[in-house]
Amino acid sequence: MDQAVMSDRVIVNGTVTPMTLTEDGVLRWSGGSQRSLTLEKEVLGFVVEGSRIRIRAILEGGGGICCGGSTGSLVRKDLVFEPLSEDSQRLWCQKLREYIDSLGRPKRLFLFVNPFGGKKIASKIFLDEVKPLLEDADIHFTVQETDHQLHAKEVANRLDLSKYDGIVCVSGDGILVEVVNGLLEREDWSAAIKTPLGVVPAGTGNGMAKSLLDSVGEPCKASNAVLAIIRGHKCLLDVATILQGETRFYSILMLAWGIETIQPTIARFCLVADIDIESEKYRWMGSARLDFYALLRILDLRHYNGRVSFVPAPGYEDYGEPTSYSSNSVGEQSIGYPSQEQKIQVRQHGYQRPDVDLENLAWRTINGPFISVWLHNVPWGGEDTMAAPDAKFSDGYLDLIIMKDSPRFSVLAVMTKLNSGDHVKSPYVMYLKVKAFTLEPGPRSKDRTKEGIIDSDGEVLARGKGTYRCDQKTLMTYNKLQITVDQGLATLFSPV
Ligand SMILES: Nc1ncnc2c1ncn2[C@@H]1O[C@H](COP(=O)(O)OP(=O)(O)OP(=O)(O)O)[C@@H](O)[C@H]1O
Repeated sequence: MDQAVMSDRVIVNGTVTPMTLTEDGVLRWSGGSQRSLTLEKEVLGFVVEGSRIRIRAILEGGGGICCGGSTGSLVRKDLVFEPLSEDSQRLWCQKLREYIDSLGRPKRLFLFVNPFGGKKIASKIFLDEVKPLLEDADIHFTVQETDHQLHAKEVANRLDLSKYDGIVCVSGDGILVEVVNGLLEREDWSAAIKTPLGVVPAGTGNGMAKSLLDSVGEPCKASNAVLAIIRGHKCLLDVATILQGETRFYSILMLAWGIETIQPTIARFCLVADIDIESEKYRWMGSARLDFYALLRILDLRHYNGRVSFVPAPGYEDYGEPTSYSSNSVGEQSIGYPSQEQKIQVRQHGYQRPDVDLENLAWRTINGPFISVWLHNVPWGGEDTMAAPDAKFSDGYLDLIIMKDSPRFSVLAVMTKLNSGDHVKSPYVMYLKVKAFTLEPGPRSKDRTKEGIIDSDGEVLARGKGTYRCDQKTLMTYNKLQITVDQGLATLFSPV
């Protein structure tokens, strides 16, 4: 057993018992049977109550000493013990504090809460599940409710980051993406983007929270996410720069073009507006409407002309045909040059894009028609959609999932496997990793007057002709886009 840092007799539940804190951070005592708490994993914090010390812990599963409310698969528990003298109490407090402080946990957090995300319960989640745990962990926090679109981006862009050890989004993925974009548009972006970012699932699309928690086999629940943030472990996250002309969007989750609607979860990421509106006439069916419409859409599958080019990761060089990088593709004079309106957004400051010599890379290309083209940075696109089972947070690559022409039943079969990630095993699905990527979206192959929609991180990035709300302004146009990846540019609070 590790050496004792502190050992003394204390009173637990009215019984005098030996208690020991060992240098590996395990607190042991006996009270009938031997009990223990691992400070790093299970202890949120502690408080002095008169002659007693109350240790606030959170454990997996049930049972225990004296329970607070259950938080999903995690259960709040307190251990209350009474040292036999004031000196002993002071020493216990000192040793516990020293150990907890050595863990590098955040002490001050800035929180965004989006009251309008998802089922509009983020404020309740904050009050019921986030606030109590942060208070137990003695973390000081400042809360900002978002009151309009891009509010989180604006705040992240000017926040005094020296006051915080991290930024936490109690929201869906949308607010987290806004924060990343806000940080990268700062003058001090290279320091700002190192700020650890946390996400507590409270939106419709909780792909990042699901990806983080699922990677360690934990459920995508608010309490698990908060605990990961409190523990303060971090991991790096690749950031993709989507570039068209001089317009940029920094993506941390995914880009989707093509198939719109097969599952409501997919619909959310691709063309939610489209399916909602186009399925309106089936409203009498209730919630089955979206699935029914999705089925109809499989029977009348849309194919899009176009072309994708990419720099494959090592081991994926067999996909596509060799091509060279065309430099006029996404810059001045390009087919993707932004409108006058978009030029206003051109920035001279902030992060630009990854420093890669694209022309000297080995590009390959695949021509359409396509049913769908997805690019994913993390495995889960939403809580039910494991779009890219092999995606890694910071491998420096994006996972490319392409579906070209395939029998309708195969498309249906592929889509029903999205929950497990088994769709990538279908012979009709190409699944590879890429370092850089260009998309040249075209019209539908059967109706050239109609184009598609390009979506990134849950927001519509570009709407083509003939799509729902095609007159609405989007950040980019339905033209060529270039995507490059910066390995491990951002930092996330992670469960391990
Ligand atoms: N007060 C507000 N009113 C309207 N929109 C808002 C408000 N605050 C934030 N938003 C916008 O809500 C969007 C979605 O936010 P969030 O990340 O919480 O959820 P999501 O899962 O991505 O999407 P969904 O809205 O489908 O739940 C963001 O793009 C953000 O700009």
